[in-house]
Amino acid sequence: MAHPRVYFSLPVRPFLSRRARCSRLFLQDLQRPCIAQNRFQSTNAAAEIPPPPSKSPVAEVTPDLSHLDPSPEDYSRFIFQDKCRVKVHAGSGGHGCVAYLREKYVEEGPPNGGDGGSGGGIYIQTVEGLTSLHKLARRGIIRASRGRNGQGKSKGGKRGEDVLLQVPVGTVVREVSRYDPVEEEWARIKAAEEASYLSKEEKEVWGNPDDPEVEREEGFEETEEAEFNPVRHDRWVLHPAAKPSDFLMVQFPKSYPRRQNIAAMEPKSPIWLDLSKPMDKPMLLAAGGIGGLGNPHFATRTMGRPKFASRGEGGMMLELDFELKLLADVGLVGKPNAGKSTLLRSLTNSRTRIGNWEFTTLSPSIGTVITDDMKGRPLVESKARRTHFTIADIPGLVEGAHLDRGLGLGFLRHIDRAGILAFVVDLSRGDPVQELQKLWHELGEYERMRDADPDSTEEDDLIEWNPFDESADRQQILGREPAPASNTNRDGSLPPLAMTPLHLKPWFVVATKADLEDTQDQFRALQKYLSGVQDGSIEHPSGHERAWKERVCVVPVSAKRGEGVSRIPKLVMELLE
Ligand SMILES: Nc1nc2c(ncn2[C@@H]2O[C@H](COP(=O)(O)OP(=O)(O)OP(=O)(O)O)[C@@H](O)[C@H]2O)c(=O)[nH]1
Ligand SMILES: [Mg+2]
Repeated sequence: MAHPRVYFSLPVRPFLSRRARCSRLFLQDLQRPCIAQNRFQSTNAAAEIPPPPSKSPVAEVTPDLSHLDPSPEDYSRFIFQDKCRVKVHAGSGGHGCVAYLREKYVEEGPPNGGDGGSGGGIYIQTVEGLTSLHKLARRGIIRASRGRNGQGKSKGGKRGEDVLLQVPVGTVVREVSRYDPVEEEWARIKAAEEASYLSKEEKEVWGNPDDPEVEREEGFEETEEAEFNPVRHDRWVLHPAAKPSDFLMVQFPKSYPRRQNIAAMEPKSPIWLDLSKPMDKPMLLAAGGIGGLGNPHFATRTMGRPKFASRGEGGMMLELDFELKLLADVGLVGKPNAGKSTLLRSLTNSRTRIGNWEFTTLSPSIGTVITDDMKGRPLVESKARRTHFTIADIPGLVEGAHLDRGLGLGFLRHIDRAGILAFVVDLSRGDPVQELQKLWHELGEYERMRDADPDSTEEDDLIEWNPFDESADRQQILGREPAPASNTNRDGSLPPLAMTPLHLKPWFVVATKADLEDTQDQFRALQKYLSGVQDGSIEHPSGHERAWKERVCVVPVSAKRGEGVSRIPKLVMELLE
């Protein structure tokens, strides 16, 4: 027989009952079950607005609790991805135009070709409400559009469309590789200048260039190479009526690669962004290539009607690695079948799978608890001023999970990414204190293994010095900066992200299945243990002396009946402060 109420002997502080009249969220006080309509708003919230609370006693309301004890087939899959690698291409610039003014009595008018439009840029913005990177991962390669070519009558080309990447708050973006055509072109020009500078120096040092012997041995070929100036078809456009051979006839001026002014706002290379806050405006990742110049830009006193215009610059390509550092504000940590998914269902609109067997949940699902009434009025008072928080239901943790048992290390990684840990212990199955200690033990072992990762040994810190490295000398000669340090390891992989140690995270315990018989004593034992941990008379279950234990508490709930769960939002909001 089920227990009539969740531990009536516990101090019940009706923190929400004052607002119960206007609350869509917590209509009933703690002694009453959560009812389906009063859970949290979904996207079609308007359709779900419950009828205004009648003046009749709440006891008349018959809550629909079927969603808390659904059949194993009644669930919807939560598509989740916490990591992805994407290639982004900024748009190339449009080409300049070769055109001339033509009027009735002006046959050979001045040049009036328009400039090409700049290519579209790639922007990024964090958006609240997003919880997964799967939409981004699905796109694989993302391209901003190209700028349009300039036209006659001095008409400039249209700009390319920008692309906005929307990512969840708590995403870390790291650059794996980049291809920047402008940078490449500069490198080519500098290499050519360096070659001519060195050959000039060599000639000065090794003798008279008029010496026929020197010329015969090496000079002839080198002079040929230095003077040969190939036509850069990829940098110029001719009039549409021109023949390819005209490329050889035209005297092109020196052309240097250019960038758009907004490129100054790009993050420094290599990109490493920790987007831990919601952003009110997008941030530029890669500016599009600048458009080419129309033929009026090349008019000189000797060449009034230039027959060429410049091509637009190519857009930058970035290979980026996205990783969710903050998966959710709260992570549910517990053994399989402890009731984590049922708890998530009772707190949010989640339709995660529930079944009376172990490992029902195979990948995390995230639910959002909305803590305002959608009019800016908070339903849960807190200093954090948050309107919502997220909860992650993570697959169950078995003994030896750190040795890749059960569902392995993959989901321990997810626990690492929760801001607050909520340990879910089943009061009906053995000693909850031992269960809690085992869960902490697993987390501790995992952390020890992770921190002893061979990737992070001092080997990486060693600086290799090669006294015969000529390239370093050359860079010094040209006054160039050495190549920037890369994000990647030597094998091309990215290093793991640094996380907050688990024992420093705030945590609390949710004791589930409190509606079952003979669970009260287990609960009292757990409560006693935790008050001992808090006042320091009992060692922290993580074994760390400086572990977080400021407000360790246990919340008894019957998630299946929706009882006691409404204390959790208030508790979480306090911990989020
Ligand atoms: N009586 C009672 N049963 C519960 C309660 N919470 C969950 N259960 C039952 O416990 C079983 C397991 O619940 P789940 O929510 O799937 O457990 P889980 O922790 O998500 O399990 P895994 O996904 O396998 O890790 C289901 O049959 C639930 O109906 C509760 O508060 N009271
Ligand atoms: Mg589950």
